Amino acid sequence: MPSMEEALFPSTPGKFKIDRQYNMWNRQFHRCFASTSTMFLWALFLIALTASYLSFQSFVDSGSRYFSASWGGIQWEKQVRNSAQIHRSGGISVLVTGAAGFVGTHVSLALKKRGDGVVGIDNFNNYYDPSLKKARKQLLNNHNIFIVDGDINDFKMLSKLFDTVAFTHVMHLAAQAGVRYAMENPQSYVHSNIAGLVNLLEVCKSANPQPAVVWASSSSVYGLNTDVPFSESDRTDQPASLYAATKKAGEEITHTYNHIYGLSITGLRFFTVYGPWGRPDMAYFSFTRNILQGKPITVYRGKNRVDLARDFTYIDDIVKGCLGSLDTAGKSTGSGGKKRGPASYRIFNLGNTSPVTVPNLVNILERHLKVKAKRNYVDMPGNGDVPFTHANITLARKELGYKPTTDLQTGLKKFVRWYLQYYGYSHGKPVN
Ligand SMILES: O=C(O)[C@H]1O[C@H](OP(=O)(O)OP(=O)(O)OC[C@H]2O[C@@H](n3ccc(=O)[nH]c3=O)[C@H](O)[C@@H]2O)[C@H](O)[C@@H](O)[C@H]1O
Repeated sequence: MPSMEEALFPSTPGKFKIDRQYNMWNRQFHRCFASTSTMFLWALFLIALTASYLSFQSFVDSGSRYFSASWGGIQWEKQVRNSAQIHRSGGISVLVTGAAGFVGTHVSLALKKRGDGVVGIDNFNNYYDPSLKKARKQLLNNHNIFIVDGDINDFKMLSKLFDTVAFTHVMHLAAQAGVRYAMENPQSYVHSNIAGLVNLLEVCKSANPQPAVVWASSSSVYGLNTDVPFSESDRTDQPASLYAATKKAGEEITHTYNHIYGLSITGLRFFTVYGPWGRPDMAYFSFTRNILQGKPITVYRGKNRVDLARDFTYIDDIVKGCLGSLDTAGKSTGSGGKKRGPASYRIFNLGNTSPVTVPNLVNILERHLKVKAKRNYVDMPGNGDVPFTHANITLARKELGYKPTTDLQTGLKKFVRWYLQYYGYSHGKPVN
């Protein structure tokens, strides 16, 4: 029996070609038609898949933006408000910039301890080991102080903070520190110490009410001044480093905001602050690390082999000076960016009034660490260092009740105890 195909297309040789061709065309047509529709279906499927992927992705993106944003949102505002809450009568609410920094951490803790409201900001940059900054943040969190992960150049973030809390004071400590690093990365000083400062002041001047601003200037503004001890009225127009120049610029910038907008300003010239939770880039800290690791330290010497000296000031004394400044700061007079009357503009030295030479600093460390340092004496390179600092603190004593009580011997003992514990040393040896 012929098959259906054979019946329809008889296999005669003459017709075979035609029939065969027709057959093939027909089959191609069917196959083609079938594959086109399949392709069409596949295309539809792929379009749908892509569309759903994209919409899912944008959902995930917007969701993750919302959830991972370092600031903003209902929960964030709640944390900011809680942290800013005042728990004593006559207390203040303070925005502390650079709160995960050395001085910022200590000032924040002291304010919180006495019942003031504190909210911190820090950008956790990697100028030095950020894990130390994170550890300080943890310490602050343990004391119910909320730290915003943000930069003082972020106008929106700062404005949002002032929309959320009517801060009475700003303790501005965020800065690019370090005298010698300014030759390596000059732009970072302009970014933080100039642009960041102006941005912060812009927000402060527009806030309603305006906060009183207390901020960290530096002993380095005295630069090449040779009158000792350094008094606030001495020359500060001969900076020896870009760091010093940006701090001096900060004093002038804050003056204009005081003059034009009625912001209350207090600038504090810190003298080589040291202590527990300190800055690893500073000499006393890096010397300690190297001495313990058996590595040599470089001790700079001035002209004619004269020892360099610093008016090293212990952190607890500095904290008292900061709190005294906040407590005595006059109110800002402006509102909504308009000045309503003159506001106070003050500058104070916060030093220890008893300079110690760098070799003597090393002697004290050797005694506390019970390890001899391998010293390399090197002529002071022309890198922005000044030969000595020495503070006259008469003004701060009179106006702030500032009275430093910790000498270098005592202060370094406390630092060394903290260092050994924090970095896991026991009897001068690292604990695994
Ligand atoms: O009062 C300030 O306004 C500044 O204080 C601090 O600057 P300085 O007084 O320069 O402190 P720091 O670096 O500890 O050097 C101390 C001494 O050790 C010498 N020094 C340093 C390093 C080294 O390897 N060898 C050395 O001899 C060095 O030559 C110097 O004589 C802050 O860092 C700065 O941010 C700012 O706050």
